[in-house]
Amino acid sequence: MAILDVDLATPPCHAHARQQQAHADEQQDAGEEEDEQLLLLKGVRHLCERGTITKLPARYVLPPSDRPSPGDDEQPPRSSCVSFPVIDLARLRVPAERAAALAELDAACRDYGIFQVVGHGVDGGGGGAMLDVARRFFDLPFEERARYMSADIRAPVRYGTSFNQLNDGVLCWRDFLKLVCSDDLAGVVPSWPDAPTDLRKVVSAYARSSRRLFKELMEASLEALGIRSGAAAEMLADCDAGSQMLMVNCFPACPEPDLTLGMPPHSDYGFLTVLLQDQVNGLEVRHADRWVLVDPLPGSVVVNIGDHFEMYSNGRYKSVLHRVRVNSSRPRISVASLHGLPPERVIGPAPELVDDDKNPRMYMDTDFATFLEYLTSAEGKHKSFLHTRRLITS
Ligand SMILES: O=C(O)CCC(=O)C(=O)O
Ligand SMILES: [Fe+2]
Repeated sequence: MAILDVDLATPPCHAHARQQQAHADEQQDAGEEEDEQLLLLKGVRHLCERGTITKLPARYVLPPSDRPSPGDDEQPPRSSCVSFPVIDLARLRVPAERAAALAELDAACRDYGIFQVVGHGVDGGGGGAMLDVARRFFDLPFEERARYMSADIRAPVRYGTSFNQLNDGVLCWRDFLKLVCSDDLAGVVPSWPDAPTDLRKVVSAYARSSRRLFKELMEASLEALGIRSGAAAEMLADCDAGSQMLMVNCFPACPEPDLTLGMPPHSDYGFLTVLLQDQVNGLEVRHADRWVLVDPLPGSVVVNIGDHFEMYSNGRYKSVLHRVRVNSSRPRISVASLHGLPPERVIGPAPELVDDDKNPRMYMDTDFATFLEYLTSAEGKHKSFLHTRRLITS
């Protein structure tokens, strides 16, 4: 049965040969069902571009227990905002203020797993331009975007939809362009979309400034964690050559936003994620056993702890569970830059942070290949990957 409100072609019925017709109808329904599923995999923007949708297609409807609590129609309710810690990079750079700023950073990573950064220079490195070019990319005709569609989660450039398209039972109201940025940016940029014409230039400038921010925050947090200088220097060299993935997300306006999510509850792979978003809020994090809307300060970028940092810090820093809700009137663009160590690097707790008495080792070692393998057979929601790595489950 067609469950979309947009038109799907339906061949005419004939009055005679009822039984044959019933059979044909069944086949047709099955065909329509298949067409519809194929259509949904072309993404939410494509779906919306085909005609006005007034009802959420069933594939996007979450079971009641997973739905966001009803928000006001335009934006999630402001009452659920918490002001997340603000880290001022300028203070980290002033020797007399560094110790106090490091203590604040350490507390933010432990208590929230997410913070806002000001004085970061990312805007100067092209945050506004990045959001603008992202919006223009999603505005391109579908055929242009579809050139980068791939079901292969390993593809370095990939246009896709939902969260983990391979395994999602319920689809998410989100399309994305994934761009893997290796340390040799010049080597990968030619494989990125060539439209809009300024995309490669703008995105590579943004990717570089986000990587600089990642390194500066890593340097500060390694100091805050008390990592020996030799080991810290090795980690920072790995950050220079580290993995970086840009997820350029588009969340179109949604006809029934309280029934679905733009992204399901998940934590990010890697050490730190630098998140840029436009004027439209939607990110919620799990804090003190409830979902809290992130309402960032103008000009700030949001940074969150990923699974690798939780493992490396032996649980001292928490990778934050987060999700994205959508709304009925305003499309939203966000750009998440996920940073980690080189893909071949094995991640495990830092020796300085493990002792047999008070801080027993909480996680086993892991690597990127194990993660990819995990994703092909699991949805990857919640903190499920991290839990497969836990040695102590209490
Ligand atoms: O859009 C957002 O605010 C968050 C995006 C996100 O969590 C991700 O891309 O992993
Ligand atoms: Fe995320």
